[in-house]
Amino acid sequence: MLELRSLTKRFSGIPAVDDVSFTALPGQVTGYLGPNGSGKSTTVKMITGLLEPSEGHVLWQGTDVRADLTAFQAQLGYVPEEPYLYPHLTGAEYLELTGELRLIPRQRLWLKIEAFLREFGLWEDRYTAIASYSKGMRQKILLAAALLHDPALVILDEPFSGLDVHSALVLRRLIQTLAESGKTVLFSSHELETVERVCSRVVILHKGKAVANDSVENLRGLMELPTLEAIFTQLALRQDPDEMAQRLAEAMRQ
Ligand SMILES: Nc1ncnc2c1ncn2[C@@H]1O[C@H](COP(=O)(O)OP(=O)(O)OP(=O)(O)O)[C@@H](O)[C@H]1O
Repeated sequence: MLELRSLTKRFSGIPAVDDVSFTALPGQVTGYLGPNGSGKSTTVKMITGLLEPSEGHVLWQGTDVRADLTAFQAQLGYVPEEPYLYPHLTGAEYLELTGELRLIPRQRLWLKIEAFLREFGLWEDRYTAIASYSKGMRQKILLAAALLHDPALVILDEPFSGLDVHSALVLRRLIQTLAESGKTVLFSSHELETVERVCSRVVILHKGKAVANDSVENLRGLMELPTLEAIFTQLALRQDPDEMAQRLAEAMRQ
């Protein structure tokens, strides 16, 4: 179980994440949503240990992750929003390096690497440098690298970035399968239709604060709104997209 307790991050005194608390349970996909700049990636970076919280705590299985960050990170699979890959390595080399850092025995590692590369359709490109991979191919390497060590906690920050329709469908099923196998999955995305399909619960951020933390079904009932998109628009955007589009079109013509 992953637990955030009053997590806060301030940059130059300005809160980017403001007193956020929620729990992500094993066997469930928890959606973490919010408009651009609402604090999603900052939260994820604090969970993964890349950023130190200004206040508050992240607990994994009841223990503060900062007590032993290395042990926590060994159980974590993280797909970051920004694809930081070593472009001079081939796809296979990158996964080999990741697996070695994760201390996966060599023979098992290569079985895994081959399986991931084949399933993701990258086997033919395994000796090609990542520098010449497309955006979607890079995203698949990031996904493979995050899952190679069979982590108990999977954090996905915009994991569909660059994926084609078929790969996105596979990933959607994979996210559900990971939760069904008992993993804790935290899923941050702007793709509300997918979030609505795969998430048991959603946390919605607005300007760094959690404005909802419930199942989509309960939110639909409570807010008397038909879709997650409508709920999100009311809670987090608070502006009519049609009117905004109209104003932008007018700005073009000025
Ligand atoms: N290193 C930093 N220094 C200063 N401000 C930062 C830093 N990182 C993030 N911020 C600010 O914190 C706020 C939240 O940013 P964050 O990247 O967490 O948003 P997000 O919800 O992930 O957005 P997006 O959907 O666009 O990826 C923004 O106002 C951003 O400018």
